[in-house]
Amino acid sequence: MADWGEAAELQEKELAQQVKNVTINSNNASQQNEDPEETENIPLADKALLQKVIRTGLVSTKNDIEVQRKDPNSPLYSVKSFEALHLKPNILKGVYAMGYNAPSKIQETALPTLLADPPQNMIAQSQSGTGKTAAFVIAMLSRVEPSEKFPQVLCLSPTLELALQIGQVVKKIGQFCTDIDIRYAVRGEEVSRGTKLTEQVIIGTPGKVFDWATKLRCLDLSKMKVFVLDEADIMIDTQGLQDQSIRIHKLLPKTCQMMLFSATYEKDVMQFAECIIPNPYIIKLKREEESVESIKQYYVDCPSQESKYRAIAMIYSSVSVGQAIIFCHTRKTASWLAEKLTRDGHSVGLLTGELEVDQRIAVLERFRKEKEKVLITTNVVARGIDIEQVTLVVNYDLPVDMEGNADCETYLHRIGRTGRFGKSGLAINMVDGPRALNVLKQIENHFGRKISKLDTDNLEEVERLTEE
Ligand SMILES: Nc1ncnc2c1ncn2[C@@H]1O[C@H](COP(=O)(O)OP(=O)(O)OP(=O)(O)O)[C@@H](O)[C@H]1O
Repeated sequence: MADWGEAAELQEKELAQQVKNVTINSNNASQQNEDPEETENIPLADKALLQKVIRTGLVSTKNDIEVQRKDPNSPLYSVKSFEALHLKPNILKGVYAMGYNAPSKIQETALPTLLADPPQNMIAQSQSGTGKTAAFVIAMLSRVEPSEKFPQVLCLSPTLELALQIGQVVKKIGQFCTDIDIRYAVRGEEVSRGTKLTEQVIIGTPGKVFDWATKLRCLDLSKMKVFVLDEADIMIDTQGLQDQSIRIHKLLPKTCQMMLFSATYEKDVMQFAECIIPNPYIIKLKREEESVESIKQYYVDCPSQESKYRAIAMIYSSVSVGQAIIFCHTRKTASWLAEKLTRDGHSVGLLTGELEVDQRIAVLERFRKEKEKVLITTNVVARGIDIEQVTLVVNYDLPVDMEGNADCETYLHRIGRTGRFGKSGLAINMVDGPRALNVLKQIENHFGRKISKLDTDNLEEVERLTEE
């Protein structure tokens, strides 16, 4: 093993020579020496939005809800059906129109408390996709007195785009509540001085809401019955939003029911939450851990860039069921690969950090609608976004840290499955030299699972795997 380093270096040099010689490599970025686009920072709010766009349904979890109450003697109700909540008929109709048959785990516990009289304050934390938005939308609509034409419920969201997403849920669940109106307090919405808002539901970003409430004085916060602070973890991550939220909070009446939702559980989120929400019920639903247990993992030996590309093209042709996502280390490699596959007549989507938010949404929406069966991307955008329908993950480049060692956490995020998927997945890793082989070994050791070699020239074998 003493000569391993030397041998590896020699092979690297040989590989470099081979790479120079292959024609397809004109623009291909070999990863290690290039700045990965990981240095770019995609705001959390953008990621949250992408996650919502790509989501196809509820995330189910096997974990149990954890509840903390200020008064441990006060009963905690939980329901197994929407009927048991005694919702107003028009709201129940809206819930059914959404296709919801039964409350999600977080809704089972949150809704009875949110709808109780006298109103209770709540801090609820559960991962994205577990039904938090629907829970507070049902609570907001339930508290509105439709015949009274003034703002009664206020929901703060970190960005315009996220606010619009909430508005869509309010409109859908509230579609039969024809007397309830919504007003967005977000960038681009204007009101003239002297106007008084009459809509009962206000959904906005902290800056605009504060402006409307204090400078323009068109938004009267003094009669608010419900205050929802959504995506609290993103609020505190974004400069200024936390302070603005606290200032708005101070303008609300003491009687206002306060609720705060967050997808993460960090200490700073909790501190913010507890300073905003007095005497709360705190409910937490632990994140379902990702695991490689149900994933079949393989690697393909690709001694040259040409063979690496050939393997990808082969895999592309054999994906007959489901969709695939291909991870590259840099944006440059991802773009190059997408271009080359497209030129060769394959249809692929490309998602990289350089795209504008709208463009990223468009790419993900096309993928969700299965307009393309393959999505090529980098860590930057795809990390932390669960793309449920993906059955095959290809690591065109294995994830490495700054020192070139295996980044096992990222590997797990890319290929790992949580409880919701049920079915098993398939991961194929491209190994293009001794360095990559070493990284693969580190990954094997870390997870204690062997990654078998796959022969992509044996098309039938690949086909069989993707069909299983
Ligand atoms: N009771 C339910 N039954 C079936 N589907 C549901 C139910 N509640 C919510 N959903 C659906 O599940 C998906 C996730 O729900 P929702 O957006 O409320 O989750 P969330 O926890 O608010 O996620 P995020 O943190 O990303 O905002 C949505 O498509 C939603 O329509």
